[in-house]
Amino acid sequence: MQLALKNVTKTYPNGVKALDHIDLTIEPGMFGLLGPNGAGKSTLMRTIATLQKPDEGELHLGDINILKQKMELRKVLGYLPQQFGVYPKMSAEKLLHYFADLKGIGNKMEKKKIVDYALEVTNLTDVKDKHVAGYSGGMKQRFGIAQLLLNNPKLIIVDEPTAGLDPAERHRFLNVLREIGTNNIVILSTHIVDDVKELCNDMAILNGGKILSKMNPVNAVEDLNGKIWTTVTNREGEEQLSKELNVISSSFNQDNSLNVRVYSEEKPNQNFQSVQADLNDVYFVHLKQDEPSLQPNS
Ligand SMILES: Nc1ncnc2c1ncn2[C@@H]1O[C@H](COP(=O)(O)OP(=O)(O)OP(=O)(O)O)[C@@H](O)[C@H]1O
Repeated sequence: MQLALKNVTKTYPNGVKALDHIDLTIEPGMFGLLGPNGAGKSTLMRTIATLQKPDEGELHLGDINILKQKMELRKVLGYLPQQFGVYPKMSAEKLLHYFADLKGIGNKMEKKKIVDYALEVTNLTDVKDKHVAGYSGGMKQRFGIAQLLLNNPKLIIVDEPTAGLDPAERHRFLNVLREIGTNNIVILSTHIVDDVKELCNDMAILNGGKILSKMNPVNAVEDLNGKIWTTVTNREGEEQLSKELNVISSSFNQDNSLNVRVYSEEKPNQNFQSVQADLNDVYFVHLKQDEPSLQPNS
């Protein structure tokens, strides 16, 4: 099964073009949709999840025409939105049984089986008797996944799920996604490059409503190797370098000096050293190339 988007476009009434002729094909496995704030990620996720309509375009999941067969899509969809509800003071296990009832999941045995499975995959079995309202942020996010697994979904969409999680919780959450990402299409929308690096075998970068690039993260990093250079300088030095070279990122050292990373086919000058490229470089190079000032004829 494949998710195929063709020419998907959306302009909000205030004139913001949130999706600009998106063409995208997504195969089973973990897919990372990476983009800065305001890139259009949530708009795209909500559109795929049938929660809003595009102005133009077509979306298909296998032979389901998403715009024309909303209910068919919803039967096979698991969607974890950016923000979701307040939970009652009910244990995770009871709440999952309650959701399973709402979803019309068959007999008692079947219900218990699927609830136990959802708790186990999301690593919540040990805390299944605790109130979800009292869960930490990371546990609530994992509960969100447990809840969507009750449907046995084929397409799973998680919108910025790790924002606000501490490193240990983030790690646990990503492991849960890894577990469920093997047989299904899982789309992880995020602005955190490392989430994609750790998990996804395919990804796209979205900016200003446009897909800048679709790529395999490992290959994309390999393509940049030999083209990323670094030097240490100060603020003024960095400003000067930005005028002359393609500075893609900089970070402060403890002594307040700056590590600057530059994208260049050749060594810019003697002060630079070649460094191993990483996915952050790939991301910043694409965003940088999308800046209006770097476009030809502008
Ligand atoms: N209902 C709306 N009405 C008007 N403009 C909107 C609406 N929803 C989103 N936008 C605008 O559309 C653009 C894309 O927003 P969207 O939330 O899809 O981006 P995002 O990549 O998910 O960003 P974030 O990471 O900040 O959530 C932004 O400029 C946003 O301000």
